Amino acid sequence: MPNPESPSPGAPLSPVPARYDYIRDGAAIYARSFAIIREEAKLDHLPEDLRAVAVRIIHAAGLVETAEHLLFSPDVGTAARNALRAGAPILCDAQMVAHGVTRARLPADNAVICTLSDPAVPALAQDLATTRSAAALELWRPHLAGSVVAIGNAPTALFYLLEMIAAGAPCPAAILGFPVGFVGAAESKDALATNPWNLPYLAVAGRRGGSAMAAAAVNALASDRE
Ligand SMILES: C/C1=C2N=C(/C=C3N=C(/C(C)=C4\N[C@@](C)([C@@H]5N=C1[C@](C)(CCC(=O)O)[C@H]5CC(=O)O)[C@@](C)(CC(=O)O)[C@@H]4CCC(=O)O)[C@@](C)(CC(=O)O)[C@@H]\3CCC(=O)O)C(C)(C)[C@@H]/2CCC(=O)O
Repeated sequence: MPNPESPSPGAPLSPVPARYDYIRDGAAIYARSFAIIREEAKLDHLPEDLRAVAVRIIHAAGLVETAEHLLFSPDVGTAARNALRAGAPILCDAQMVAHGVTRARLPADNAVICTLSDPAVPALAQDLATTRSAAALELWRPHLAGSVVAIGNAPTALFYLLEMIAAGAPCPAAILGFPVGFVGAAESKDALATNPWNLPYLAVAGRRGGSAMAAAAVNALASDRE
């Protein structure tokens, strides 16, 4: 029996305002967001040159507590900024990371490279008995020396990068490690943070991560303007 007080199907439950009250100016939204993050996030334990990077990573995920879970080598800010200014390519594990990099922020019109969709990758993955994300790194070899690596999705890509370096591949200038999820993400970032080659790194510990965080880290390191 229909409730006589219920609105008829399709009728709005409450009147819809003609105009909602929200900020419409993009720059004002960013400024307000960053002000809220600086008010709420604990940043004091971070080196001065990573605080703006942390703010942008937090902004990408909406998680202020991320600041407390950042893993980093003290030299990563300088290493990544210097490499980017010198024109280093940015090597991304996923197209989502590559697409998130704001080209206008890049100091040297840096190449942004993601090899995941290369037609050679599925066969490589089969030969190497691994994921496409990991196998795609085989195509990074000519670009690896002095690059900035941004991993935002695949734990297997971060593990494979460390295995390539252990086997003698050239070292990147800095590794931004933000693989996400429940299988291998925490472990791959622990491996990065304890790498025996003193590779400069920035990562977020545990299951947290994602392409947006990785792209945000690149964007922050590429340009100091908010
Ligand atoms: C196991 C995988 C995981 N993927 C996750 C999260 C997301 N992945 C998205 C998309 C669209 C893609 N993921 C692939 C990279 C794909 N994902 C995997 C793999 C099976 C293995 C990676 C690994 O474990 O290291 C991987 C395929 C592979 O063989 O490498 C993707 C290539 C799959 C595809 O579309 O073919 C694709 C990447 C596309 C790109 O280039 O950008 C999601 C958007 C899925 C969704 O929600 O629909 C999401 C994005 C997360 C992000 O921020 O990047 C996990 C959670 C990382 C998961 C691994 C761990 C787990 O706990 O399951």
